[in-house]
Parts: sequence; C-alpha cells; structure tokens
Amino acid sequence: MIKISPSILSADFARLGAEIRTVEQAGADYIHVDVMDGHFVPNITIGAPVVGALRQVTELPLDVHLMIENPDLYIPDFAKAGSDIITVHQEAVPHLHRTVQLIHSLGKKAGVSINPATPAGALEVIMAEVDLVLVMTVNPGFGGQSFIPATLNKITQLREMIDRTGRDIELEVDGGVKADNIGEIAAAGADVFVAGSAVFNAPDYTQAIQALRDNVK
Ligand SMILES: O=C(CO)[C@H](O)[C@H](O)COP(=O)(O)O
Ligand SMILES: [Fe+2]
Repeated sequence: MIKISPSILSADFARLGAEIRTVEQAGADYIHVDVMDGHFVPNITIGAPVVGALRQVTELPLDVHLMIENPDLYIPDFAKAGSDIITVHQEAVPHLHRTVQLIHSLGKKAGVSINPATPAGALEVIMAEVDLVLVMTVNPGFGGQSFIPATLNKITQLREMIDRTGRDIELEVDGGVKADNIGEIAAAGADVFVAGSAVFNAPDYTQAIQALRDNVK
C-alpha cells in the first residue's frame, strides 16, 4: 500500500485551512510541509507557527520537510507545534546521528533526506536509526519542477539498503511526481509519494490523488 503526501507548497496559502481539509477528504495519507530558510535552499516558506495552525485543522500526520541550516535549533519548535515526522537534510547537518536522536527524544519520527547529487551510501550508517528516508528527485527549493530520471537508480539502491535492515523504514520520494511517472518510481521501491503541483494544481484533488494511486501496480 502506497501513501500520498500532498505538498502544501502548491496550495493556496491564503486559504490554507480549507485546502488542507479538502485534500484530507480527497484521500491524502499525510500532509507534506516544506520549510525553507533561504540559506540551504534559495527560497523562504513557513515556520513552526504555521505547522501549529495546520495541527488544528487535520488529524493526518504532518510530514515536515526541513530544508534549513542548523535544524537542531528549530526542531523542538516543530515538534511542539505538532509535527509527526521531522525530516532533515543529510547535507545540512554536521552531526546527523545527534540530530536523529534529538528528533526521537521529542517523541517524533525521524526522517533523513538526500539531494539528487548525494549518493545513497551517505545514509548507510544512519539507516539503522531512521524511520523514513526522503529522496529528493528535484533540486530542493521549488514546486513544479521536473523529475530527475537519474535518481531512479538511487531509489532502487535505497530500497535494498532498507530491506537489509529488516526494519520498517518508509522510502519517500519528493519532486516532480505525476500520474505518468509514479508507476516506475514505485517499481523502483518507493512507498510514500510527495505530490505538490500534481494535486494542488489539479481542478479536482480526489481525482488527482486517485490517478496517482491508479498508476501504481
Ligand atoms: O520539497 C519540495 C521542493 O523542495 C516539494 O515537496 C516538492 O517540490 C513538491 O512539489 P512538486 O510535486 O510540485 O514537485
Ligand atoms: Fe518537500
């Protein structure tokens, strides 16, 4: 069973509460929240207060993707605001094991993400500790970009690494996921799919989420 995590980056920020309710009714499994600081990535989005506001309008797990430098400074705020999964970037963190321990100490699931140019092997040692691996399939910073096909092989490698642990680790893919490519991404081994523009730019969110599911064998 796959999971769909609509990214609110492509939602109407002026009507965020209504957008979240609509996408929840449309069959979303998670709500993906993209946090950007203008340093790790060339864009600025939202912070913990917005996560706290979203927590009031949905029961769905909040899947918080931190594209920020020094995440240890802000992880307690995101945990308190009601995040369920907190994902940091391997490239942004000097002491990844310590950061994963911090997330777990706050009672949250810990995810680690890698950029398109970072090899799968960068996660080998931390794999025993994480709950979720997030593979960026576009360069982080913006919604609506095209899937980078060279990342498919990395998804296969990470699936093998996860299976070797024998642990229940989710393999999430983020960037350029559409109904016409989700099948091959799922075949490579991913089981959680972030979809921003594919859902929020569609006229009917229920149909858009169903179209994603229908293309996975
Ligand atoms: O982390 C992200 C960008 O850095 C977003 O989650 C991602 O781009 C989703 O948007 P889309 O599905 O439109 O590609
Ligand atoms: Fe994201």
